[in-house]
Amino acid sequence: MVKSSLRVRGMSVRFKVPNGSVAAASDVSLDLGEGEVLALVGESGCGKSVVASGLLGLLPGNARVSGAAVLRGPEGEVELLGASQQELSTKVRGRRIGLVPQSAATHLHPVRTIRAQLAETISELGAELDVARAAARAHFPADHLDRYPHQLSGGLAQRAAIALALAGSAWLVLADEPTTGLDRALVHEIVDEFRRIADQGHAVLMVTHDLAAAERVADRVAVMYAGRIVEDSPAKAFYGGPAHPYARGLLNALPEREFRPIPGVPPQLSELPAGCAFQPRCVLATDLCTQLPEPTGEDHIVACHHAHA
Ligand SMILES: Nc1ncnc2c1ncn2[C@@H]1O[C@H](COP(=O)(O)OP(=O)(O)OP(=O)(O)O)[C@@H](O)[C@H]1O
Ligand code: NI
Repeated sequence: MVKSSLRVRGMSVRFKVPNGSVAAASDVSLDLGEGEVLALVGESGCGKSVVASGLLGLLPGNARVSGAAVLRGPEGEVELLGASQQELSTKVRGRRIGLVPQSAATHLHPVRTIRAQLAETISELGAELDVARAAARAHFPADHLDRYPHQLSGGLAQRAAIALALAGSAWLVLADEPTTGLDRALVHEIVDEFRRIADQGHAVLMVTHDLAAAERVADRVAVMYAGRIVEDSPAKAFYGGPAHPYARGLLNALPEREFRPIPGVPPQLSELPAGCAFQPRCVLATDLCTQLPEPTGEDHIVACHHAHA
């Protein structure tokens, strides 16, 4: 049996705008295998959602995507970035990659019951499972299936969205900020659900601001800054002490750590400096940093001239 995997290499996204272009993602490389949860973290606007949407072919018309993202599995191999909308909609979205959208509750249909929405998605995908099983996959309680979204708690609405994302038995789950606005207990409940799904052999790419939630669930953490992955490491290594000064800054900004924000703001993606984009905010910066640092390492990848060994 072919193992499932996602291998993203050199993915870049440029948005054409009236006065030039926005470098929303640059040379992004990521790997996901069976059983893995990867957390993609970084400050607002760094390009996390653009990467996730780009993998699904859901970017607006002014986006230019380059690079490769190969999804492998028993169903065959598909290069997502070059695939046609037709192929993505008939073979990939919902079937091989399920999307759990940000603020799931607002993506549920407001005047249809969860049962009706699951039934419709299952029939659209031609999936061979019944509503009860689809609900059970996301631990959505069967006795709530006839409720409308507004009758559900935030946690159950999120579970309904996860059930919809999994209805087509997608191997890869893309979750964009799945826990934003939920209280701690619910955050734990939802990320534990992702853990459980991954443990069944699926893979989860979770875009998040919530480093504490990511610590609970992620096997790996990829840190993005100004459109680039600056560090990609096993979660243990990241939380034990990241190598990249930006990643260290992110972690130290947490209330339960030093509660010290990184001074300064990220650069405009329409006018990125040459070299390391973090350089203007970095205490370790030297002349060397005017040259772009190459990502180096195998299992623990860092792009910094002054990375901690
Ligand atoms: N259609 C578009 N045209 C031009 N620029 C865009 C477009 N969509 C997104 N961008 C820019 O791309 C950059 C990356 O956006 P993205 O939404 O991926 O950030 P993010 O890391 O997900 O942030 P957040 O954590 O706030 O969700 C932003 O600077 C944004 O302004
Ligand atoms: Ni986002």
